[in-house]
Amino acid sequence: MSEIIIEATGIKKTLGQGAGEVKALRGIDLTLRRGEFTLLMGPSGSGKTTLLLVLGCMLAPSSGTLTVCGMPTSGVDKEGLARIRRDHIGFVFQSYHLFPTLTAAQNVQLALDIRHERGRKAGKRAREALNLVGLAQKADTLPGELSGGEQQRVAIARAFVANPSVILADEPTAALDGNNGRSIMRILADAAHQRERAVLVVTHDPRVIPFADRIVEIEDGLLVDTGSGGPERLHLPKAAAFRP
Ligand SMILES: Nc1ncnc2c1ncn2[C@@H]1O[C@H](COP(=O)(O)OP(=O)(O)OP(=O)(O)O)[C@@H](O)[C@H]1O
Repeated sequence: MSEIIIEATGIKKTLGQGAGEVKALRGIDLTLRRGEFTLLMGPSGSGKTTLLLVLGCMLAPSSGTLTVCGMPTSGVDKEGLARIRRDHIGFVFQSYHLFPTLTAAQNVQLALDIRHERGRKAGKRAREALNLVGLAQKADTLPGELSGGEQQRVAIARAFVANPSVILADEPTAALDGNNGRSIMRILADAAHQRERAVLVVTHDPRVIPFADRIVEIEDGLLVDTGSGGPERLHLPKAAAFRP
């Protein structure tokens, strides 16, 4: 079995207060391993985004334990959690969160800037990351001049550039058409299979199922299936069937 990157045990999370209180997560056990591409699926409001934010150390669980790359996160202060995120986790969101006045390369380089990596070497790494997502030729283009799929690829290059052990993506294909959605999923699947990251993608999109090694299903804050099988469990072909 490959190395465990994230281990979550008994995770509960209550959101809101008083009459508006919601038990968003009600006891989640989940392990993410190096080289594995996992989909997290479930109905609207089932707790997918909340779980992704807890796994990414953006939201503290109400109870339960979380370990990232062997480091327990309980009791770690805000700066310590920010360091864990910076050193180990790359995020991709549905809306790309790019700075409109910075070029694609400058947007990617920002992720190195917060790690105090600057200058020519950082510029070179940013361009290499853009090359990985097939956007080398758009490095000097502003986000407003890129298509949605290209902007998402810039966001993925930014998530990749510092070499995190885990990529957490929330609905990365929701705003994209079929071809763009498939190309984003292929890039994320390759990050797991060729570059040995643990990759977790939250999605409603059945088009992405063929790319997964494992499908984890959540309902009402509890995992109903921790995903012993991939697409074949749903009688679907694996991603290879979509490759040219
Ligand atoms: N800040 C908040 N305060 C109170 N309740 C919240 C808050 N954020 C989310 N919730 C509730 O927590 C539950 C889980 O929300 P979450 O966003 O994790 O679900 P989701 O599965 O990602 O949904 P979707 O697929 O619609 O994005 C929902 O019932 C939601 O209404």
